[in-house]
Amino acid sequence: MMAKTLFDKIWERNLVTPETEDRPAILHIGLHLIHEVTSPQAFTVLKERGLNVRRPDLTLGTIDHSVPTLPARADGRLPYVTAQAEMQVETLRKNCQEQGIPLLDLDDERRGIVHVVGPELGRTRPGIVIVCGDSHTSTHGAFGALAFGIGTTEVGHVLATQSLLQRRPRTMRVTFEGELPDGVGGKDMALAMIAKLGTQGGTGYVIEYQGKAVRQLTMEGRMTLCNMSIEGGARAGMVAPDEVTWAYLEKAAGISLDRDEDLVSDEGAVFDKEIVIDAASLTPMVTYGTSPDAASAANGNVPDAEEGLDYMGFVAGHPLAEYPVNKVFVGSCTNGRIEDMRATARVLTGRKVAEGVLMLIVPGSEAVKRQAEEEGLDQVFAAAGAEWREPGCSMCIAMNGDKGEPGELVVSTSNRNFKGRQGEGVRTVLASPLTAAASAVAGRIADPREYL
Ligand SMILES: CC(C)[C@H](C(=O)O)[C@@H](O)C(=O)O
Ligand code: SF4
Repeated sequence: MMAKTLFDKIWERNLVTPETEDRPAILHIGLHLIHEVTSPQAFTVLKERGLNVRRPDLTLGTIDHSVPTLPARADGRLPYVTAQAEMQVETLRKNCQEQGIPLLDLDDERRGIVHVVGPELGRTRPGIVIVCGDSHTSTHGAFGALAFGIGTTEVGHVLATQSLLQRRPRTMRVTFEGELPDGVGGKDMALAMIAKLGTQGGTGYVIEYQGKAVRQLTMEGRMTLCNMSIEGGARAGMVAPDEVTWAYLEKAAGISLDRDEDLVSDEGAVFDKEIVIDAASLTPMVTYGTSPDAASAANGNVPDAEEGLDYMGFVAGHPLAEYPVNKVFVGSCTNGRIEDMRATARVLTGRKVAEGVLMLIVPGSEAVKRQAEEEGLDQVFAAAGAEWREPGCSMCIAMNGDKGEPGELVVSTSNRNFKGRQGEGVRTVLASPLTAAASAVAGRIADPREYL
């Protein structure tokens, strides 16, 4: 029998109808996540057609993008940044009620960013296909699922049929060889890979991550890596499940699970493209430009680049550590998990955020918030002078009130550094939580290894 990749196996398991020349394959969707930004129109179309949601039990809604991270005002109302933001939340609530879809509402202690809560609730499972009207759905691939973002029209299709038309993508293996040094993690691996691949290098591919350094990562680290796969253009990223995966899910779901030993790429399986990265030689990474592939060592100089340096106000050849920081953001579906909060606290313990720097630390979910507070991390953050907020997408995307001001330099643990992503004229430097925290303390872009 031909050796198969993990991707091949998941594709075959979930195939309803194979593709032909003139029709894509039809895949069964094991979990459909929805949030307030990309679902309203899909529900409207459904209603117009007189259709109902086919499998509300395989659909899960949460509220994350538009919700403010500041607490309610004295009148009990949340300080929504626009009426539209509030309307999106109300619309999702109404749609979920009408269709019997479980919703993690604002008063739900399980609520959070869509890609944080799926795994936390044990709903993300190996071997299934997971979709959401959101590009960073690739995060869930960390559990050995095939997980990818879909458009609003497709959200409608999935709501109505619990299946999706899809052309078979190509496969790529990215192997991280060797052991990761201390101070270097999933975010640095992702940035280093995208720097090598380019923002289009992964286009049309599903990436499987292999190698010792990947196995070393916790589920949080694997999620960070898979999360950013799409910033390299890939359709999805995945890691074959191992004991770390099953143990995480058993704890999350509160049940024992059968280890599905077949969910690995067979020995000798052939990938359409191969990349090898030496993990042992990686250093903490930051971006210096306006796309995620413009990344280099935090302790190095600004590289020569055709694009982005003007906007960033960076000069080629100058040390990155020369540039003062205005704001620091720790959070998002890339780095808003408990391990990220612990990494931030590791640097901030006994230290202060530099004067004039505003540091926002935003848990990715209510569960992350609770856990961090149980561990006293919020106290560490407060003592350092950082702000500890309510869960949400926050400053990853400037649509909920959290943003930078024109010209400000923001070191951010999120995944996108496009012009204006964090507010008009804001200059974003993507980094790991360790690097973000070190930069907050230094008041400049900093290498976290000096703070460990
Ligand atoms: C709002 C949503 C469509 C968008 C995405 O798909 O990624 C957002 O989550 C983002 O990160 O830009
Ligand atoms: S945290 Fe950022 S990247 Fe993640 S879903 Fe929210 S807006 Fe998108």
